[in-house]
Amino acid sequence: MAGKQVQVRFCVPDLQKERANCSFNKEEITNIFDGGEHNTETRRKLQNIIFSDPNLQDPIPPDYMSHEQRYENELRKAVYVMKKFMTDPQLQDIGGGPEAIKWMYNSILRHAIHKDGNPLMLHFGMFLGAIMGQMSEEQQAEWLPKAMSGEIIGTYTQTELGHGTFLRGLETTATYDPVTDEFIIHSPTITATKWWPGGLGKTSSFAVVMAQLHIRGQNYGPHPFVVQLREHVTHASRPGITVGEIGPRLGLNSNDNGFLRFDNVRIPRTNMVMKHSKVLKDGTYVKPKSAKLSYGVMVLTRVGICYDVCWQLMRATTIATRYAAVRHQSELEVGEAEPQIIEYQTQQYKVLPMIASVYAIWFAADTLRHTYMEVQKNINKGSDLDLLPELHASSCALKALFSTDVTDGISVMRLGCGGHGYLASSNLPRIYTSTTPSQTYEGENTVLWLQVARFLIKSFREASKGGRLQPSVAYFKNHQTQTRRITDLSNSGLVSGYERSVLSMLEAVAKQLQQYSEEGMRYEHAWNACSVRLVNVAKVHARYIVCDQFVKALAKYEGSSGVRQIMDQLCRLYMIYSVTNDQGILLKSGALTPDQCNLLEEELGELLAALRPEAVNLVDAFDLHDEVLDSTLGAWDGDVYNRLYNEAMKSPLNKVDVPDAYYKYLQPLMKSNL
Ligand SMILES: CC/C=C\C/C=C\C/C=C\C/C=C\C/C=C\C/C=C/C(=O)SCCNC(=O)CCNC(=O)[C@H](O)C(C)(C)COP(=O)(O)OP(=O)(O)OC[C@H]1O[C@@H](n2cnc3c(N)ncnc32)[C@H](O)[C@@H]1OP(=O)(O)O
Ligand SMILES: Cc1cc2nc3c(=O)[nH]c(=O)nc-3n(C[C@H](O)[C@H](O)[C@H](O)COP(=O)(O)OP(=O)(O)OC[C@H]3O[C@@H](n4cnc5c(N)ncnc54)[C@H](O)[C@@H]3O)c2cc1C
Repeated sequence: MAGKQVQVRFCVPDLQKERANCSFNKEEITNIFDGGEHNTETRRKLQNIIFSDPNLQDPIPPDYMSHEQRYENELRKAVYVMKKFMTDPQLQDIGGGPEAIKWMYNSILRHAIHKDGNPLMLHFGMFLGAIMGQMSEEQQAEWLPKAMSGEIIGTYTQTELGHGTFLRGLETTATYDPVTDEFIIHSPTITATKWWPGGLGKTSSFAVVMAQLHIRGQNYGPHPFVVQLREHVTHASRPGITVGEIGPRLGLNSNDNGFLRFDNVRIPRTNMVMKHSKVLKDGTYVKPKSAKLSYGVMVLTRVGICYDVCWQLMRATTIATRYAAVRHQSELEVGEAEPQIIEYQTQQYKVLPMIASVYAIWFAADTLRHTYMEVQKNINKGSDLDLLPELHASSCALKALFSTDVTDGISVMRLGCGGHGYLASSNLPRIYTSTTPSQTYEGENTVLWLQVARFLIKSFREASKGGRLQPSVAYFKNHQTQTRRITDLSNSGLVSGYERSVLSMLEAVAKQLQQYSEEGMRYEHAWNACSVRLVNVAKVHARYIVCDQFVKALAKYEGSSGVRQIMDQLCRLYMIYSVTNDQGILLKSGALTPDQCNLLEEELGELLAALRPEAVNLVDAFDLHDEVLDSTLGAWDGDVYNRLYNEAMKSPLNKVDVPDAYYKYLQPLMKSNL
């Protein structure tokens, strides 16, 4: 147990001091992020099994591996995990087999096993997600056991060279042939080539392929199909399939992101993924309840990404906070000992709001997950899909906001560690390069913001007609009667300030849209001409959701008073940090006055000072194992300098005193200048 380990494990005196006085029960906080005591126990049990297994160690640091070695090393570990989890009796009491694997890959532990991506990630995430969420029961009975056992490995192939964002523009076709009861999958152009899917290059034998459904010359739009890409046993690509890897990326280089082309590949009709839409043998198309239901896997993954980036922020804040308590630099008072850098208010301003953000993200992600589950339940019951626009808008808003906040936050954590934060051994560079693509995949963020804006404008118009509003915009109903100014600066007052700012921004942009329309501009062009403003209002609405959820989560919290008190302070910090960052917007909308902004800035300084003594305890409470952190700067013992030195010794350049390259290049140059 982490709480008990604190008593016996070695750590440097600076961290001993930080840990000596803790005002709250760390274990209670650990349980929050695991989703309950039982899950904490399960995670720790899995950790003990995984981290004591030599087969899951890297033979050399992955940074010194070639492209092929990295892929092979991660695939080796992923397959080992699958086999081990299928058979290990120690894992039976947590469901064993596939359940335990899914559990682990949907937890922070996957970042500990796979440091730079995992060739099976898309299999466990989106391929299984498509089977479970998009297939009929009959289809699931056929595909799920094969996918769970690893008999087939799959991925989700939607994006093409020519189109990622604009789904309706996909060019891959699935043309129904009623004579043979088959679909013909084809890539008609170079731009129709599937491009990017993880695990596609060399790993997957099957794929869910998004293609335009054509029946008797009519296009019914993008639909998912299961296509076999590689032969059983030999794994050779099948006739009509051209498949491979797309080459090095900024990060996630073990994912074998791939390309894929089809030359009139025939698949049985029943390989169309048919929970929502169907094609009957005679070619009759059976419409889904909503055309957007086939986008469901993306929505699920957007929810997953909110948690995933939260774990990345937990790792980065743990590293930067511990380092800030161990690192001494400069002088606060002339002639005095150099203080821990965490004593500087500007350093506190780097780490503490990011620690608070972890909580904010977690609570909002949890509410989003519940909305997702409710919508799924309704879909399965065949009841109405009223909440679908809410789910779409909220998942777009939170995925876009959190992926941006966390990427920026990780960058701040790296800067907060000075030069050492730039070292691969700090792990901050890899945490950054693994997180920044979440701003692009699963919907490029600007595009998602515009989806949110579309929902907001529609809701705004609905509100002015007195119509029904979805939960996240229920506050629009007051929009005509409210004055803009807020008078109290409590959390609920600040949430209200956000509401008023959103409404003020919407009013202005709706007016501009209207004006353009009256001047004869087509709506789509007017929309484009207002889109910077539209993105801005969507961002403010998203921040409102997160602040609101944080306050509501604490209002419901039933734990100890110590934890409650520290979470109240973190919530307050998150609110004030957000509002002061957005003060231009709140001032412009009239929600706040400059005097109120000054008061909030003063309070921000006081909160940083109040939370400073708890900083290390707060990140300890995330309970991240050293293997999860994988960092010279963030390890539990704080033995930063020895770790940095030992890691440097692993550089292959240090194997010899004088490298061959010297004799080849430098020596001739230096000699010629003698
Ligand atoms: C079991 C485990 C499960 C999950 C995994 C867990 C964790 C994963 C965590 C981390 C992941 C780590 C590693 C994975 C790495 C990478 C994976 C990446 C995968 C991918 O990137 S897959 C490809 C993703 N691609 C996109 O997201 C494309 C983005 N584009 C779109 O979504 C759409 O094209 C767009 C922009 C929404 C527009 O669509 P379209 O043109 O069809 O719509 P219209 O504009 O005509 O109409 C809009 C209309 O429709 C509504 N709407 C749109 N989408 C939805 C939806 N999904 N649901 C409901 N409604 C939708 C929209 O609101 C409009 O309604 P309106 O007309 O206003 O009423
Ligand atoms: C690491 C990684 C993993 C991925 N994994 C997968 C996967 O497993 N499966 C899969 O199918 N795909 C995958 N993708 C692809 C990913 O989903 C797309 O890259 C993403 O959806 C963005 O599409 P795009 O690349 O076409 O960008 P584009 O849409 O071309 O975007 C380029 C620019 O154009 C702007 N833009 C585009 N449309 C609009 C608009 N309507 N309004 C305003 N601005 C616009 C964008 O904001 C952006 O600035 C992955 C991508 C990455 C980076």
